[in-house]
Amino acid sequence: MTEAVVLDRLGLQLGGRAILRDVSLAIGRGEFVGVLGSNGAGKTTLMRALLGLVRPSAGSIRILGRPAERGNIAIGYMPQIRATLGAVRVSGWDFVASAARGERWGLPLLGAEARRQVDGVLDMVGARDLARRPLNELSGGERQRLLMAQALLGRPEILLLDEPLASLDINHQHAVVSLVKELQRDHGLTVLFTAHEINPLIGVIDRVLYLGGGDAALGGVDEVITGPTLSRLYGAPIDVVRVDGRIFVMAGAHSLERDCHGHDHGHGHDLGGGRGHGPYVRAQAAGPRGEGRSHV
Ligand SMILES: Nc1ncnc2c1ncn2[C@@H]1O[C@H](COP(=O)(O)OP(=O)(O)OP(=O)(O)O)[C@@H](O)[C@H]1O
Repeated sequence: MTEAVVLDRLGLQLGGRAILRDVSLAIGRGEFVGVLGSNGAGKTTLMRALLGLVRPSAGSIRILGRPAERGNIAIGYMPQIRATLGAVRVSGWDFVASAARGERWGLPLLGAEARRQVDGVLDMVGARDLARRPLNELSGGERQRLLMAQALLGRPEILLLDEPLASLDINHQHAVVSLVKELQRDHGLTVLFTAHEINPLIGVIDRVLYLGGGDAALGGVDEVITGPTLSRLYGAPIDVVRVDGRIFVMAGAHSLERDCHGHDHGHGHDLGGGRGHGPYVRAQAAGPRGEGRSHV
């Protein structure tokens, strides 16, 4: 079996509102997929559904050939970083180790084998030295490494990383992307990596999964990040501009991905990409089993 994740006519709803409708796609084992889409498009909801935390309202999700279910040890999850993490005074080691016992930030007493596992994942992300320092003294990028180490405990086959680049400067972004690429290559991990901008991921990801308007498009960057595909997903005219190898997704004069960046700042341009209150045009009708809708 070569597929890590298979969605078959998947529908997801939250509070009675459709987040995804009739999405069918397959992600191969060992693939590195960048997951993009405007604020509220459903990136986090999809990850939570893969974890078995949001049940499909229609269709199905298979993870490594089995239905998605809670507590799947084949998946490592790194949720969006929380501002409160900066106030946590425990050492990086204790923070990572706390997940080994399913605790939040307790001070677990671990056996020798569990301690070896914690050291092992810290080595995987090159953070053994960092881990001696208290979490509240670390930079955002350094904390991301430790969160990544936590997600790797138990040696998952699939890594779900929710906005690991949020609030990082360009150098730290580059370091995080390189680290994930190394982990994917060296350990054969399947990676789903959400981001608000494609540029840090160009040349690193195998394919991009773009969510919008309840629909999804999966394919190579040049296939998916195009005016016609994104206009369909956003339900509004979108231009894609390429400058010096960088890609800018524009709605009129605004760069969508840039302006959407901080959902904490509340100035994103919401073109109805899943939030349900922007006027948007539904994608054209699907084939009988939804083929051709979620792939481009
Ligand atoms: N419990 C809930 N009930 C109803 N709607 C919800 C609930 N939780 C989230 N939503 C809505 O579901 C939509 C999808 O949210 P989600 O967090 O998956 O989007 P996202 O693509 O990850 O966005 P962002 O880029 O802002 O993190 C949003 O419109 C959000 O407001």
